[in-house]
Amino acid sequence: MAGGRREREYAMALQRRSREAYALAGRFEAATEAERKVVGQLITLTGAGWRLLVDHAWPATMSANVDMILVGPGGVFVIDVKRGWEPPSAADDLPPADSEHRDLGVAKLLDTTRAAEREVASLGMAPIALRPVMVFAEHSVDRVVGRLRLLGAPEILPVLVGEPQRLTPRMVRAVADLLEETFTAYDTPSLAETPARTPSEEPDGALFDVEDVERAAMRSALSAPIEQWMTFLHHDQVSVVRRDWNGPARVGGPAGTGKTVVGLHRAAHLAQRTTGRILYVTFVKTLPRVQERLFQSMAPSVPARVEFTGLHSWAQRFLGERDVRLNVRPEAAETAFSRAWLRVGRHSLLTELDPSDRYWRDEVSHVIKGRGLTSLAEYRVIPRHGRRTALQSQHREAVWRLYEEYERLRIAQGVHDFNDLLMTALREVEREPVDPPYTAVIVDEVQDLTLVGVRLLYALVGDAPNGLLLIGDGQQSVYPGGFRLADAGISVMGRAAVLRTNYRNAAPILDTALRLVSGDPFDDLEESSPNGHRDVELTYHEGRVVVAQAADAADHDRRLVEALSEAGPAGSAVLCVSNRVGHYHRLLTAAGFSVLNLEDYDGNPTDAVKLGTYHRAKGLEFKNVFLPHHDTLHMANGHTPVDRERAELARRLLYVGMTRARDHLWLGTVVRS
Ligand SMILES: Nc1ncnc2c1ncn2[C@@H]1O[C@H](COP(=O)(O)OP(=O)(O)OP(=O)(O)O)[C@@H](O)[C@H]1O
Repeated sequence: MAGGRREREYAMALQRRSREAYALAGRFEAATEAERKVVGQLITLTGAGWRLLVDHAWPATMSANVDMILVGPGGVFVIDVKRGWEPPSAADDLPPADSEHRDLGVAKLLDTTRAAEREVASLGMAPIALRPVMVFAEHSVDRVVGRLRLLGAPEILPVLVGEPQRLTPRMVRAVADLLEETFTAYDTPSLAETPARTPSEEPDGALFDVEDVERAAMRSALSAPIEQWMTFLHHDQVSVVRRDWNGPARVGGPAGTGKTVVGLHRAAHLAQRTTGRILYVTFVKTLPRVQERLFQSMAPSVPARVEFTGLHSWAQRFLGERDVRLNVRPEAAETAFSRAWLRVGRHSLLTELDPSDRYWRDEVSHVIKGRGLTSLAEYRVIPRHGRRTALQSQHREAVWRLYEEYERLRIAQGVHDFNDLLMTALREVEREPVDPPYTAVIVDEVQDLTLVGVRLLYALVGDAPNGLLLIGDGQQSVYPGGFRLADAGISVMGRAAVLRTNYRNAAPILDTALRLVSGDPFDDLEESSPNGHRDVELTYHEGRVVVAQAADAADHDRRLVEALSEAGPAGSAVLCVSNRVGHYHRLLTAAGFSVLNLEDYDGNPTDAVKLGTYHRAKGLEFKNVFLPHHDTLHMANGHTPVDRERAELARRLLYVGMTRARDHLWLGTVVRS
């Protein structure tokens, strides 16, 4: 692939300055020719916006310092140059403490990288933006081993130039200034702004291949954009990403406060420091695709050891590998429940509390099966967090009969539900641990998992240091039947962090959303919060909430189409309840929009309007969010505890929908005269 004109000019400009750089490299007298060419290449970059720090003592091999630190558009590179060393073979794993490689100075290189990381963390820079690099001056090599990048002399410049651009020139200056202040034992060789006349001393052959550099510049230009959060974080976020935890930990915080961002950085951080597998798991089926795509743009050079998956898909795959076959058929299981309700529920005393089978289906699914209860005795005494109805003993007995009938019918039909899937996976992990084991499990949107789901993930890593990280927000919980982490035997004492700066929503949007739930208590895995008030700091950006009051349903839909046309489909999502998705699909298609179901969305920019349910939109965000008939969800509290619980759940769902909007939230309603 040839480069574009700009990339060719860039490579040529570097080439023009390379002889001058080579001459400047000569001041490090003791360097061999090969080393001098390496440092010559790096000095060349200083003519193109990079900054270089070189250890005063370099190239003395006994120096306590790492040879160089380079700062440029691609990030910070801590570099050790090796002379007379063969690069370790591909079969070698090069763990930092490996005595065989101790002489290579791996530990020194990693220590210096960590020291630099500590410094730049004060600017909010994330560890992913710093890379330790070992350059083998007389060889050709390009390998990633753990956190290290091993490069040969011919590879160094193309690799550095080919990195996606993370830092603007201003950021390069700020980061380099800070590092120069800290690393005082370093020189800062740099080409002058204007080229000097051609130096007399010339290298024997070119320092680098111009076409390679041109191709690399093209690669950099074509790489997915590195958004600011992929490099710079809030101090609270960096500290969570870098922290060493000696057991399970948890990160909470209201919507849009960068919890997922922290999770992704944490995954990259751990992937670079360990050799084991890392599981990044969430309840929502579609989210892993979006998260994986973000992760790949953010951390393109991190080894592919982070597995993004939905919890149920993971369990299904895991059981498949163990030859445990389940017949998971949610619809058939639903039918079994409906039949059970007709037989033992419909005329029971449960209907005094709530006549609809839905409430009791949730009780069976989330409280009894979701918590893995196996006896009425257990069910009689457990606190039902988040459920507002107080059940007397006779009610619990009636629910238990319903559960048993459901199980009988389900088993007779030979089908399983999702709870069976997770419970079977848990038993299987307990019977024989996963091999090879996971080093870390990061759980996003943990508030939507059942207790059995959390126990399953906990069973994968137990209390291992930096093993389990639970990320979530109880206020966004859209399923009933909460639990406490203690119920899973998990303690996060002293290992919990809360994020408070909202980066996503414009102020009017967040205000509207928070007002909706501010009176509602919610459960947050460790305790109940007495009301929905949260401390949230806003990052200022413009935005608006539009409430469209229509005369009737037809008028409502016409306004929706108008508003969507005005906002443009590309950044827009329409969210609704599940039985309205078909209607809006037809409406939008008839209005000439192309429509992408959220089931098929992977986070890539698209010209289509995204359409899906509130549940499917969890964890996602869009520039414009349209919530047609939003108030059909928002039910009044009613008189019974069941009504109140239902209304709270509905408000939380609407809160989730509203907080998906960055700049523009459209709320459709029909005003009856
Ligand atoms: N340090 C940061 N700088 C700039 N933008 C940030 C930063 N942290 C997060 N963001 C942005 O804020 C938005 C919300 O982040 P994220 O999705 O991680 O929040 P969340 O807390 O997981 O949200 P939710 O709970 O609502 O799903 C994203 O657009 C993200 O890119």
